[in-house]
Amino acid sequence: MRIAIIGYGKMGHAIERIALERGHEIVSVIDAGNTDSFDSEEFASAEAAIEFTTPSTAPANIMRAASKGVPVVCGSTGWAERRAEVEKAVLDAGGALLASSNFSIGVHVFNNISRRLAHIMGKLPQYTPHLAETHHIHKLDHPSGTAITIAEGIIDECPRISGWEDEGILWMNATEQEQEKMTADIARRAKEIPSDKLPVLALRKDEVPGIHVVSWESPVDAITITHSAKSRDGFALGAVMAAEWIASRKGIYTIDQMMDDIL
Ligand SMILES: NC(=O)C1=CN([C@@H]2O[C@H](COP(=O)(O)OP(=O)(O)OC[C@H]3O[C@@H](n4cnc5c(N)ncnc54)[C@H](OP(=O)(O)O)[C@@H]3O)[C@@H](O)[C@H]2O)C=CC1
Ligand SMILES: O=C(O)C1=N[C@H](C(=O)O)C[C@H](O)C1
Repeated sequence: MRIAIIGYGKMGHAIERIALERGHEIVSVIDAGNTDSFDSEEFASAEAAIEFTTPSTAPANIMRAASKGVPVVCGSTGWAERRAEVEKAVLDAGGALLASSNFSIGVHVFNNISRRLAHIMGKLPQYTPHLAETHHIHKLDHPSGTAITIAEGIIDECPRISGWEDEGILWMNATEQEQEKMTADIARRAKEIPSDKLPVLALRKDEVPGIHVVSWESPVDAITITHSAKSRDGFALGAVMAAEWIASRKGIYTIDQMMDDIL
């Protein structure tokens, strides 16, 4: 299959390697310095484009690719507020889009377990939920797109949780003194979060690929589930599989539709 890569950073490189391993051809690679390549014949020849760039650049990239008739898989996070506008533009162009905050099969499984757990907890008010995500220090957005998706699943399934709130960000490579101040700010903020809201904490450390922890705590115990990515390969493999899946389709799709179809 002919694939175009939009965003040649950490994910773009992992996607290129895995796409080649699966026998695909990379016909175009677009990075910040060569966005005029959207107008090339090579880009238009792609059967799907895989977009992993930044929160601020993803919407225009998706719309530009769709206007060239290329179906898009987008993994960029942090642009949820522009989703309706982007989806309308893709549909108007007769294109296809599958955007997801996380393409890993393991996270899909984790999110299903988290939803089931939240459903049970709807009947057990003594349990209080908490969500924490840890990522590398280069990440631009917080909380992670995956954390927001997991939070939305918990809110859907547990009627006594009406929303999520940002508990703050803890930079674990900061000095001990700075960390003490951040921890105190987070503890103060945590006290202000009402009991019908899910607190979501972001931690930033070294080169961590991505860890998500959901916990439900009662006065007598705690139930904790964790997804920990060992590398970016799980995200990249899922994105390439999504490109294979969307190439022959038109319209807007979710990761759940794709996973339900292939698993
Ligand atoms: N859905 C999922 O499964 C996953 C999602 N992500 C998300 O993917 C995104 C990218 O992550 P990652 O690869 O780690 O980030 P990187 O910073 O490593 O890579 C982003 C790349 O995009 C390039 N870029 C910036 N602007 C444009 C533009 N207008 N057009 C084309 N390319 C551009 C950057 O170029 P330059 O450096 O020159 O500016 C850089 O090479 C993030 O939003 C992250 O949250 C990450 C992992 C998994
Ligand atoms: O920026 C990252 O690295 C990641 N971003 C995604 C997110 O925001 O959820 C997915 C993954 O956790 C890695």
